[in-house]
Amino acid sequence: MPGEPVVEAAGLNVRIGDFPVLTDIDLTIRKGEKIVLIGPSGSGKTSLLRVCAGLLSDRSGRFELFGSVPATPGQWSKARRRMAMIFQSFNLYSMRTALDNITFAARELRLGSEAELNERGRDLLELVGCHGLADRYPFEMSGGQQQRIAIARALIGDPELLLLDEPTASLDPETIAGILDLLTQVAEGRFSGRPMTVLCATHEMGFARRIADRVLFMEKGYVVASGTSRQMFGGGVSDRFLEFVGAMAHQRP
Ligand SMILES: Nc1ncnc2c1ncn2[C@@H]1O[C@H](COP(=O)(O)OP(=O)(O)OP(=O)(O)O)[C@@H](O)[C@H]1O
Repeated sequence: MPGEPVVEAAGLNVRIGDFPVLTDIDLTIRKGEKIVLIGPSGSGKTSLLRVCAGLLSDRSGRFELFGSVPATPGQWSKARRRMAMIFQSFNLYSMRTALDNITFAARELRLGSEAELNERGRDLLELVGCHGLADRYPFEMSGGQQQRIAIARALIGDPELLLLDEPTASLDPETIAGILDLLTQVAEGRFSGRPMTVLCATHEMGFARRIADRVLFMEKGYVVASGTSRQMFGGGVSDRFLEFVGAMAHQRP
């Protein structure tokens, strides 16, 4: 049975200054669903993720998160506690250790006592395969290790919605496979006990096919095609999508 809507957009338009970054977006993401955004650079994938995180506010049309319209800063901060975002550039605090990076925001939000958060942080370090790195600073870790720490940080607040913005775009091909395996386990709910609701922008087509319930193909701020992963990759929905997927495959080793 389909879960309740976590994100609902209908006729959503978003501008940055005078520029329309998203136009007429219709999107429903239900609890436990995984939606993958695919599209060329500048098509609006990051913008759609940023709207969901409350980072772009110049919008019109219908937009609801967790069943209500977030309008005030208080409503946004409540919604943000229920979600986490993972970026391509890791965004770790350079002057904090790995464990501190994982626990810092959760401490600020008082999501648990110091001892509880440290224990959960250490458990997450193990789960993401970074045992022994608790005291390392970001500059002492590889890109892949930093992204694993960022994934642990995202999980510490037990988020209901995970926003992923090209999480492997800064990594080398060998490291990418390990991070995608980890993210697949995260999406399937291996660490949280329930399947995650996920909105993910990626150029990794194998990963997209693996996790996506539905794929949205974006161009120039519009969703130009959408369907289940099988429909989209199987052909018959959008030739332009298949052309883009083919072009991406040629770029990859
Ligand atoms: N701060 C900004 N001011 C003006 N225009 C912006 C700003 N940020 C993004 N844009 C424009 O919005 C459009 C959508 O950008 P967005 O980053 O959402 O695309 P994207 O699909 O995520 O691209 P990429 O794959 O390169 O990350 C682009 O045309 C971009 O130039």
